[in-house]
Amino acid sequence: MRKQTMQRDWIATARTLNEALPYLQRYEGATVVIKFGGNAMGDDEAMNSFARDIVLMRQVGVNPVVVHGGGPMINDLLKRLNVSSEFVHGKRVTDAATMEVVEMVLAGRVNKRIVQAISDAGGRAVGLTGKDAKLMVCDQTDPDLGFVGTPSEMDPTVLTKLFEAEIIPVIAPIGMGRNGETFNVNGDTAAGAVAAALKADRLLLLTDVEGVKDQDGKVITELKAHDIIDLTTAGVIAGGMIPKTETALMALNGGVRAVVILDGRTPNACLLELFTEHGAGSLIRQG
Ligand SMILES: Nc1ncnc2c1ncn2[C@@H]1O[C@H](COP(=O)(O)OP(=O)(O)O)[C@@H](O)[C@H]1O
Ligand SMILES: CC(=O)N[C@@H](CCC(=O)OP(=O)(O)O)C(=O)O
Repeated sequence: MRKQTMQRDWIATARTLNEALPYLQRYEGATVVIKFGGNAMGDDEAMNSFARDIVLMRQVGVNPVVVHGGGPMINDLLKRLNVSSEFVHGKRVTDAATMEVVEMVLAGRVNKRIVQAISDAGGRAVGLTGKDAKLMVCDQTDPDLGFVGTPSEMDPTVLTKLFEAEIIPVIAPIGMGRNGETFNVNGDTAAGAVAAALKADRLLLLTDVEGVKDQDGKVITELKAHDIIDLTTAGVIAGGMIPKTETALMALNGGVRAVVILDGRTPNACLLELFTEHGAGSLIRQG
């Protein structure tokens, strides 16, 4: 009985591998940037499942780069410190005291939790911020937002060195100012800038919905850049989806081959997207 079950499992695994093989070959040596947002991180199981996907990508020869968020974790610590915080157009108004907390949470607790999860899953990861090796130099986005930055000069040299050593970079969205400032960068924006600097093959934006939905709430599996503009003008793309689709357009213009917006809560979301025919979520291409 047990032998039969094992045999069936083995056959199923072999079939899966056989189906995945052309995709594994297609992505060998490819660069894939993955934005892992604070809401997608959820509990330890979600974190560990994400880490296993990333390690598997590395094992089959992909160069994965993780850019993370951590908005809910920043909110938690600000609340414990009795500091109030507000968002304007999806960006946190960041004064000097808030910036200190943002840097502590993102570069410290959140970044190291991901590095540890990747290590526990059998991989090797190095945690960075935009300050490390001048990866992401920023200018102020808008004086009314305080220390919120827009990436303006990227130097991805340190990332390519890590690829050569088969180490997975894990990047916190903290930017370096030109005059000693520290900038808080929206996680989606940072991921788009990193993907464009690397001319990545894929940018995966993990979120808490299955993808970009149409006016009837149905997921649109393939979109061109002009569809995004039409859907935004019509008000179908709204709220938190706006910075994501804006990032997608910016990344495509910056030389990224395709962007996918997908549900980070689905087990093995990244692997399903890369290594199956149907993929997952909404695929956005230039055009
Ligand atoms: N057309 C759309 N398709 C899908 N989601 C949309 C759309 N328009 C607005 N949204 C909203 O965008 C949200 C995703 O953005 P956000 O909450 O900022 O994600 P995250 O926390 O993962 O960065 C969805 O939960 C949904 O409420
Ligand atoms: C400028 C700005 O708003 N920065 C974000 C950075 C973290 C982030 O983007 O986290 P999620 O991806 O989890 O939302 C913030 O302070 O919350």
